[in-house]
Amino acid sequence: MEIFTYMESYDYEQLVFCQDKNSGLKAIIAIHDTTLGPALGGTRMWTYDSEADAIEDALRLAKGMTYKNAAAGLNLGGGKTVIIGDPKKDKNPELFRAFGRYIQSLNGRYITAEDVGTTVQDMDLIHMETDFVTGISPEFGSSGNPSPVTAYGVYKGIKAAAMEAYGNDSLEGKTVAVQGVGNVAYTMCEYLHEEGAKLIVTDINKEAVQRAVNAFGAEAVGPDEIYAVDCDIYAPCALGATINDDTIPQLKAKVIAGSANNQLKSTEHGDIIHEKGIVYAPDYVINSGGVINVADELNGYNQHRAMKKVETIYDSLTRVFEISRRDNVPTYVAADRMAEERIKSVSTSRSQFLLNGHHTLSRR
Ligand SMILES: NC(=O)C1=CN([C@@H]2O[C@H](COP(=O)(O)OP(=O)(O)OC[C@H]3O[C@@H](n4cnc5c(N)ncnc54)[C@H](O)[C@@H]3O)[C@@H](O)[C@H]2O)C=CC1
Ligand SMILES: CC(C)CC(=O)C(=O)O
Repeated sequence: MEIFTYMESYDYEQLVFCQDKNSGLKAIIAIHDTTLGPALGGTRMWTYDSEADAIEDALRLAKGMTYKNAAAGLNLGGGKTVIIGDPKKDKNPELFRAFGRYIQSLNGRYITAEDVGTTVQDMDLIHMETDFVTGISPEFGSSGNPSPVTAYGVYKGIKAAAMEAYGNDSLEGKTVAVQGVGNVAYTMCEYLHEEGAKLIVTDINKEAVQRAVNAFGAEAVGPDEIYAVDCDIYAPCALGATINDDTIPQLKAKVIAGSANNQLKSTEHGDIIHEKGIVYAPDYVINSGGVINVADELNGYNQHRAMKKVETIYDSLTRVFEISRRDNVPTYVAADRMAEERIKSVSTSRSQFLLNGHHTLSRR
């Protein structure tokens, strides 16, 4: 991969490589855009097949955070970290503390939180070295694990998508196929089950599947079978790129709405599902509950205020569907327009009133 060519193509600001031999830390912090404010995005720990895959994942996820934060109305830019390693085997306190020192060295340009493979305990270790971390233990006045709040937002978003597809947002009697029943999806399933939805689940982790079968009477299918099951809603809640050339022809669902980041393998797949009449809830709009929740910490965390804001995901998606219908564009394009308009309006006013990030009067 030509890194600068890639960075230039989507105008990334910064890519930081962090290495610490003692702890085994190998991390990549990608900062996409800080027009709206400091870059906020989680830290993913994953076993990548190659360093190039890890870099690409960090870059793609960071750009997603710029759009997510902008669409959610947050005054925050987009960034993300990937730590190369197996979260079950390669974690140690020194690794997260070393990583915390790297975050501190960025002096607030990047603020982190949880993502796949990292936990509140990991954030607490990072917090020993820096304040630029959210999603730490509630004892510190923090919001804790963002996953249940992300789940609530995704549930609200599924209802908005059902309204668009079926003219009614009740999920009673609807069948939802859930790919990956991890932290977010398990709580999401609780909401869906409570409303009377029927669940079909899969996961590469057999215990996670069994937990959902026991708790919700969910039907279990194999990881490759989930795409073709008879259902109303497909909820991708594992990793990205599951909407692709192989899976689209198999899908029977009229709605795609789930928590995973970067669900479309490429934009072309967003065009294909649009042409097929599938209602797609753009990933970064529907899964913004977690970041809305952790961002609230920056103002002194208030759970009621955060949850009220998370509920607006329903309205944001309704707006995306309206733009999509009005302009006859796929929903991923409509969401991008919404986010880009916000970034553009702020960048224009910034260039008028600020010099090097400071109000001009501060030079007196
Ligand atoms: N945790 C949060 O607050 C947020 C999470 N997300 C995204 O939502 C997704 C899920 O996040 P979490 O629930 O936190 O992660 P998690 O790691 O707890 O859950 C993911 C689940 O997917 C399963 N999985 C992985 N590959 C699979 C495959 N090929 N087929 C079936 N199952 C598979 C894993 O075994 C795991 O149980 C990720 O894409 C994440 O980036 C997005 C916004 C916020
Ligand atoms: C705090 C996290 C949930 C933010 C993030 O990385 C994401 O939304 O993907």
